[in-house]
Amino acid sequence: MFVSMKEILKEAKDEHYAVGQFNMNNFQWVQAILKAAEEENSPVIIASSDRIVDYLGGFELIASTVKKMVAEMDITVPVVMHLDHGLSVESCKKAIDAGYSSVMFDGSKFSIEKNVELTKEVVAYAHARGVSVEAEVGSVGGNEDGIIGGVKYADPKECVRLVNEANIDALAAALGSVHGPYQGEPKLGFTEMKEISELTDVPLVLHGGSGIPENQIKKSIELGHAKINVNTECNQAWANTVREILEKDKDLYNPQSILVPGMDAIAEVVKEKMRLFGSSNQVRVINKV
Ligand SMILES: O=C(O)C[C@@H](O)[C@H](O)C(=O)COP(=O)(O)O
Ligand SMILES: [Zn+2]
Repeated sequence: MFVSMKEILKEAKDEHYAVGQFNMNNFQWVQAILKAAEEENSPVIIASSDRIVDYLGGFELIASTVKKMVAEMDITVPVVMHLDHGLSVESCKKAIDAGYSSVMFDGSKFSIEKNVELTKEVVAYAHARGVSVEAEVGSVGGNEDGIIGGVKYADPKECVRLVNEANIDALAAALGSVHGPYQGEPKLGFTEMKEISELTDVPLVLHGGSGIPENQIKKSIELGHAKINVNTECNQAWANTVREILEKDKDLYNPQSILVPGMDAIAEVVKEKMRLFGSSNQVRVINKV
């Protein structure tokens, strides 16, 4: 039912487009993302970030509910159920056992030796079950109180080690992108990106995909990015829409009147990103039967 990332990212890289990963923040996000993917005829990656898995109800509930939604909504495009920023080997194994078709092990806080060792353990477990694995080198920064911190560029040699020794399916190489809103214009490291792309043969993953100008997104895809993660822009669209509705009518309390426009706002962002990433209309009829 869910597909692994391996095949769809290989095709995306070969055909020079990227597949969007959109993070779920509750099941209405999933409904909006699936609807957008079907309308755009685009493969899609639904992700739950490990840090909010408990808030979402746990691995089993997430995997089984998303699977049911795909069936109920008659979704025909390929859907990957992915664990984003898996915090431990244990989390990755739990997600796989629950039915996720892809996991990210985020060992970027460890030394490269430890990162390789733990990623290998995840890969052995995942590949034996047909599940794809993404891993990270360097560290994607974050925006806290308007200050961007924690950015650490990926070392090309470490990228090669992780790809070759751990046999991963996708590489998140931190190259100046940040999670959350940017302060000013993002400046991605295209020189390093080209070098890493040439040294490794795996699809690259761009974290912190919100707020990056179109030309930098297109250049990142040209240089080997086949997966782009978006969370903040969907959340901002949802929050702005809901806020506006509530401010306009202080007596409104009917949840449907408040939440449906919020879902529509998420779906619009997802569709825009799919067109920008070039994944719209990439699902061939042959894949659908
Ligand atoms: O916020 C999360 O937990 C998910 C993100 O880290 C996701 O992996 C991502 O990279 C999205 O970045 P954003 O669009 O800048 O929120
Ligand atoms: Zn991320």
